[in-house]
Amino acid sequence: MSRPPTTPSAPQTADLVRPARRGDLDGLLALARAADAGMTNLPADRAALDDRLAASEQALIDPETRNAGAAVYLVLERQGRVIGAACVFARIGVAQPFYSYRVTRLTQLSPDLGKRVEMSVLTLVNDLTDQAEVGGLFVAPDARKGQAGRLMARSRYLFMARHRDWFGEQVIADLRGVQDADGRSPVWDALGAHFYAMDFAAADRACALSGTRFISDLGPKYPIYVGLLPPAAQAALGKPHQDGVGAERLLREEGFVSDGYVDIFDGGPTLRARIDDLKAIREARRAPLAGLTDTPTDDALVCAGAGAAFRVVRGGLSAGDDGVRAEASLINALGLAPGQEITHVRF
Ligand SMILES: CC(C)(COP(=O)(O)OP(=O)(O)OC[C@H]1O[C@@H](n2cnc3c(N)ncnc32)[C@H](O)[C@@H]1OP(=O)(O)O)[C@@H](O)C(=O)NCCC(=O)NCCSC(=O)CCC(=O)O
Repeated sequence: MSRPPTTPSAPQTADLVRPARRGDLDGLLALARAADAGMTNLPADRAALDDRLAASEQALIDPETRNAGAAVYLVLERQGRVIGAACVFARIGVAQPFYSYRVTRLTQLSPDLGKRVEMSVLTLVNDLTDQAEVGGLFVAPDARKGQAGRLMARSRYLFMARHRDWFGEQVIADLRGVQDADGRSPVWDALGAHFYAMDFAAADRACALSGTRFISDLGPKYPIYVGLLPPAAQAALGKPHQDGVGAERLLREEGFVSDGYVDIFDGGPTLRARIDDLKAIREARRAPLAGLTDTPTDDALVCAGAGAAFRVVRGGLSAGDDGVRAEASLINALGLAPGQEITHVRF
C-alpha cells in the first residue's frame, strides 16, 4: 500500500526499529505491564523478560540458540523511549512442543433416516513444529493508530528477508483470542479450565515461565466436538481479541491466512503464510545507496545491517540507475555511507 511521502524536512528524529538489548528491560517491562493477560511473548515478569532478552541477543549470533526456539525481539524506539515490540522465532516446537487445536469438519450421513450432520472437531496436534513464528506485536497505548504497528510488523519481515537462511518455508502468527469484559476467556472456561485445573492467567504464566510440557501431560487425549461447547465458546473459536483486530488486519494485508488451527488456550486464530509469499518479502529490493535526495518519490521502509546491527527506518527514497537515493533524515538515522547496500520496500 502506498502512502504519502514524508516531507524531507520533517523535524523529529525518525522512529527506529532495532534488535532489543538487555538494557531495554525497563522499557519492555513497562510495555508488558500495559498489556492484559494472553501476551505470552511479552511476559510482565522482570526475570522472564530478562531471560528472553538474553536469549534474543544470543540468537543473533548463535544458530544453535535460534534453532532451539529462542526469539529475536525487535523494539521500536522513539526519541529514546521504547514504544513498541515484536518478536520472530526462527523455529518453534523444537525445545518445547508447540501445541494447537486443528479444526476439522466431520460429516456423517444416515441414508436410513435421510440425515446429514456436520460437526467441527478439535484435535490437539503439534503440526506447526519447525515453522517460524512472528508474535508479541505490541505498541504502547498512547502511540497506537499512527502506523507504529504496521512499521513494527513489517520490520519483522524485512528482518526475515535480510536473514533469509535462518528461516524455513512457513511462518505462523498466533493471535490472542476473545476475552469478555472481566478478562475471562470463554474458550478457556469451556475447555482448558477442565483439563489444567488452573485459571487462564496461571496457564498463560506457566507457559511463559515453565514451558509447555504440562499441556501434553494434562491436555485432552481425545478429539472434542465443538457443538458440545457452550455457545459463547463456539462463537469465540477462531476470533481475535478486540485489541488484536489491528494485528490481524496487518497479518492478512501481508498475506497470512487462517487454515484451520486455533490457540489451545483461548481459541484465537493461528494464521499462516509461506515466507517467500509475504508482501514485504516479495517486494523487498536490495540496492546500493547512491546518495542524497531532497525530492523523494517513495515512502519506504529501509533497513541496513544484520544481526545486532540490523536497523529499520521509514523515510523517503528515489530509485535511480545507480542505486537508490535517500532523504537526509533516513541516511542519518541509519548511519548510512554511500555505496552501502540497503534493503527497501514501499511502505
Ligand atoms: C495491534 C497493534 C500493535 C496495532 O498498533 P497500531 O495501532 O500502532 O497499528 P497501526 O499501524 O496504526 O494500524 C494498523 C492497521 O490496523 C487498524 N487498527 C489498529 N487498531 C485497530 C483496532 N483496535 N480495531 C480495528 N482496526 C485497528 C488500523 O486502522 C490500521 O489499518 P489502516 O491503516 O488500513 O487503517 C496495537 O493495537 C496493540 O498493541 N494491540 C494490543 C496488543 C495486541 O493485541 N497485539 C497482537 C497480539 S497477537 C500477536 O502478537 C501475534 C501477531 C503478530 O505478532 O503479528
